[in-house]
Amino acid sequence: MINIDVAVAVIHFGDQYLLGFRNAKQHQGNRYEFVGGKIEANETAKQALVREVFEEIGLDIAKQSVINPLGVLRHHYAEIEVPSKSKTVCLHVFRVALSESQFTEFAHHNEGCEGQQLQWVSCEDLINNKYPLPDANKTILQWLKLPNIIAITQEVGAIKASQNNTDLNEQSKAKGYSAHRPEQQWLDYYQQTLPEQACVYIRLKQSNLAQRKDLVLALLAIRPDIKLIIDYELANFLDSDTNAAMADQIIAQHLTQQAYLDTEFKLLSDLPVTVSAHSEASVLQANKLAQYRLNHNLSPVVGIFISPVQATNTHPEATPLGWEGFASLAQDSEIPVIALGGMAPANIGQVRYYQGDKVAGIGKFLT
Ligand SMILES: Nc1nc2c([nH]c(=O)n2[C@@H]2O[C@H](COP(=O)(O)OP(=O)(O)OP(=O)(O)O)[C@@H](O)[C@H]2O)c(=O)[nH]1
Repeated sequence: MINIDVAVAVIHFGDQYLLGFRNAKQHQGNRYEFVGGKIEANETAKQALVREVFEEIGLDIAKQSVINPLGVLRHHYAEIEVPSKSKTVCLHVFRVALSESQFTEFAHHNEGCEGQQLQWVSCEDLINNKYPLPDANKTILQWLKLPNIIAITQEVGAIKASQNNTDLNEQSKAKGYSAHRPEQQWLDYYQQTLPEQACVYIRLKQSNLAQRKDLVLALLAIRPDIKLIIDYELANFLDSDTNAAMADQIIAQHLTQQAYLDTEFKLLSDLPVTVSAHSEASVLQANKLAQYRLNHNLSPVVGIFISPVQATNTHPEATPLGWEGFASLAQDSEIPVIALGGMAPANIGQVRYYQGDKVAGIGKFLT
């Protein structure tokens, strides 16, 4: 059996992603691919990445580009006819964001150094599977599907009446909520303050399942543009009970650190998974969960919230990791890392510099 480590470069400039085309004779041939190749002995994954990109397309990403890890995934390619050719690849996947000048210089290239076809494609087409890729890449596409900016809700009781515009939404009123109920205030507040097309993690630890269900369905009804991450218990509860349009808006189920240390990975809903972690032990446990789900063909773990990066008003008791502490946990993660704690959307550049990939937060993520 063959085992190989491969460095994979998800090269992009904004919404445009670069794909190569594997020739028919190659493993997983006649499919598109991200630029990359085998990691040689005595080389780190990142060194191999820089070398492979230069060899394959002549671009020096050590200069100007921002490189951050997305994740690591192991995939077994079984060759039924010639079992000795079966191989397990371990893909070390990096996001490579080109600078504007690199993109301007490179955008017109449609052929790589080895004569392979190159093509820029939109993120939407890529994640919607318009370009056939090697089988292992389906998880990378799921990683990319999770938005880069994620808002997190506050508890119902934390939304004060004074924060609200008292103009009640007619649809919410029809649901029977009165203007004075905290649930209605919560709904009004998020109806008005969530940015358009926002991705929102509904964190409601103090509401019971029935209350969470009512709030999520009411929010989806008044904000059909948003996408939600909900807790895994609610995901199971809603699975059989949600109409298709609303189900499309729910993109992931979340497991807290405590839940995945305890539950031995039992998840009923087949939604992709996000997790939270605050320590090295939980990052390593999350990696195990991610690999377990890959091995068993279960929906993948697509993001890990690592917190608190900095001090926050919402969790004054927690000791912040600081950027270096965050980077050290992020380096251990085999799942795209979401920075949380004292963050604003504008911190995304800094997050990527410190090995994370996405950014999440509460107050500064609202309009
Ligand atoms: N470059 C690249 N390889 C990938 C991707 N996804 C994926 O599963 N792989 C696998 O990772 C391995 C990459 O090896 P490679 O490109 O260096 O080598 P190869 O098998 O194509 O040919 P070679 O042995 O002649 O170099 C292949 O088995 C390929 O199927 C991807 O997006 N990009």
